Amino acid sequence: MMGAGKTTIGRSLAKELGRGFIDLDQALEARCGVPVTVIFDIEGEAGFRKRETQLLEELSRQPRIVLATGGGAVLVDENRAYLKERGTVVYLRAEADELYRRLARDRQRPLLQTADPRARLAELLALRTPLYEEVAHLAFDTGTLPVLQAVTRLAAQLKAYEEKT
Ligand SMILES: Nc1ncnc2c1ncn2[C@@H]1O[C@H](COP(=O)(O)OP(=O)(O)O)[C@@H](O)[C@H]1O
Ligand SMILES: O=C(O)C1=C[C@@H](OP(=O)(O)O)[C@@H](O)[C@H](O)C1
Ligand SMILES: [Mg+2]
Repeated sequence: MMGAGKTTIGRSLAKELGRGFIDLDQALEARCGVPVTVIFDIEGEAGFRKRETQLLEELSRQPRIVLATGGGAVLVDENRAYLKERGTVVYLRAEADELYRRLARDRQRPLLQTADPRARLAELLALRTPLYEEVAHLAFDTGTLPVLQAVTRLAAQLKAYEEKT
């Protein structure tokens, strides 16, 4: 979900694992030359999702990288298939209240620029949780862990998972 720490933990995890890092939203912004907020303003969520799927299809082919998606990438069936078939998918779990604490002052998430962002987060989390669970090979609670500790633990869990499979 938005605020779970995909961008932050993903970047640090890539370093820990000695792999390249790609953040799908940042890659999309670089391609389009404008922030995600502007893509939403001009093309709406539907336009953003089309671009997101095209770029995910391309970037998820890269081997040995850590790829952080946006929280809504799971909404599109095709995206879930790319993720599940091409990589090891980690679902970073956090409660709605914690997500809200992290994002309350954020202005870069267009879906949260509403009168009641806390309710919106809870609603999106409830709708998406089954999709996150469906696509994930591993679930990881980010709850109260500081980022660096989370990364060390997650790297160990990934190693154990990959040795097992
Ligand atoms: N484990 C964590 N504990 C506390 N704050 C975090 C944690 N992970 C991320 N954050 C903070 O939450 C905000 C959103 O993180 P971000 O990595 O952008 O999430 P996402 O990419 O999943 O939307 C940032 O301000 C980040 O510093
Ligand atoms: O949850 C979503 O639908 C979205 C999450 C954002 O990324 P983060 O999950 O990195 O915030 C970004 O892709 C866009 O604002 C839509
Ligand atoms: Mg992000």
